[in-house]
Amino acid sequence: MVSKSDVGVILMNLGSPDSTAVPDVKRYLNEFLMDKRVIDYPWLFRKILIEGIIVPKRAAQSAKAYSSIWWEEGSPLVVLTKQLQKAVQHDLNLPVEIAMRYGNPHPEVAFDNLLRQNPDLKEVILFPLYPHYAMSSYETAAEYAKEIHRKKNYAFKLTLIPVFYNEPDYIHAMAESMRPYLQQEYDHVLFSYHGLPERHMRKADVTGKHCMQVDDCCHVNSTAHTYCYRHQVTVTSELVAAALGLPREKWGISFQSRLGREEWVKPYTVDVLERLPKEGKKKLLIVCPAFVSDCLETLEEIAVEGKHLFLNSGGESFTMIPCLNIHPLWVQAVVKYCNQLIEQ
Ligand SMILES: C=CC1=C(C)c2cc3[nH]c(cc4nc(cc5[nH]c(cc1n2)c(C)c5CCC(=O)O)C(CCC(=O)O)=C4C)c(C)c3C=C
Ligand SMILES: [Fe+2]
Ligand SMILES: [Fe+2]
Repeated sequence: MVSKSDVGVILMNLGSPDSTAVPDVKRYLNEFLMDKRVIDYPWLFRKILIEGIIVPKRAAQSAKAYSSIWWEEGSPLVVLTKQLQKAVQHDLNLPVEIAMRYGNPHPEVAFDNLLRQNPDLKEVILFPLYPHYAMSSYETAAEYAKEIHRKKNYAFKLTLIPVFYNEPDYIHAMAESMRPYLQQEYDHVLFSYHGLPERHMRKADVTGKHCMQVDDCCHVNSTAHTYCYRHQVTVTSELVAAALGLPREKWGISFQSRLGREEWVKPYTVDVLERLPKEGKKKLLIVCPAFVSDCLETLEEIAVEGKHLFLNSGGESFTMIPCLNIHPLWVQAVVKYCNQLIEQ
């Protein structure tokens, strides 16, 4: 049994470029999109497509978007993850570090920082900050950290916090963070999740015959759901809506941030934002539960671009509900999940 004093925690998030300068954004996008779990084509094809075509085309546009949301202290995603680290470290009373899947700080730096604080470190709890399982989010973060742990031959044990899309404390934190916004007049609540290529959904189906093959697959019991992103985001939305007492016709789900020409999971957020006002749903609350920290995809794509699209499509009011960030119930949930693993 490992004593609590010999445990350290790493909160792992996606990561951002080091700055908004185009070369930094280019480096970040290359690392991100060359990840075989994000764009899962053969290596040579990826190399030509990503480094030769997509990144050179996208870098300047991405850098501009990052510049529009950047804070004095840095990227919102990194700054907010650091704030979460401080709050969790305080309440957990253990060393807590942050690591990013792409960019900085690298997981190796986080491991070494924990070792520096406790050379007798026996266990590291790795907390990938993704509520839902996707090859391109939770899986790549977990596998990358495991690979570094293996390659560096660290003596301490590495333990992973699983996805938490249906965990009562996460659901409670989500619902309570949203509740104050429901005091205002609204017609509809939209849960907008980061999207995925449909191909990734089929690939993740361990049964090979469930996801997108069975009618209403996400509501039909299956072992495929352990790795099914769409099932998991559906469950999160249903549980949060139930906790808030939202009638079924008052809320919906959509998927944002599509990249490339492939079919992604539908409906696309952009299509829903255009459609809702035409259905008389003109006052919108929007929330993005796949991200626990605000980032480019919430602060720019939704709060700026999404708002513009909705209002120009006949919408009257658009309110973006912030991510959990350092909401006290979320900090409490993170501390509880870590303690539950330590006490096992
Ligand atoms: C094929 C491309 C992508 C897949 C699949 C994908 C899945 C995915 N991403 C997140 C979370 C985040 N993504 C963010 C930014 C971002 N995502 C992609 C591409 C894919 N993501 C790109 C190219 C970018 C960079 C920005 C841009 O150029 O548009 C972010 C924000 C990072 C930040 O610095 O703020 C997050 C967070 C999840 C959860 C996910 C799968 C479910
Ligand atoms: Fe993404
Ligand atoms: Fe499904």
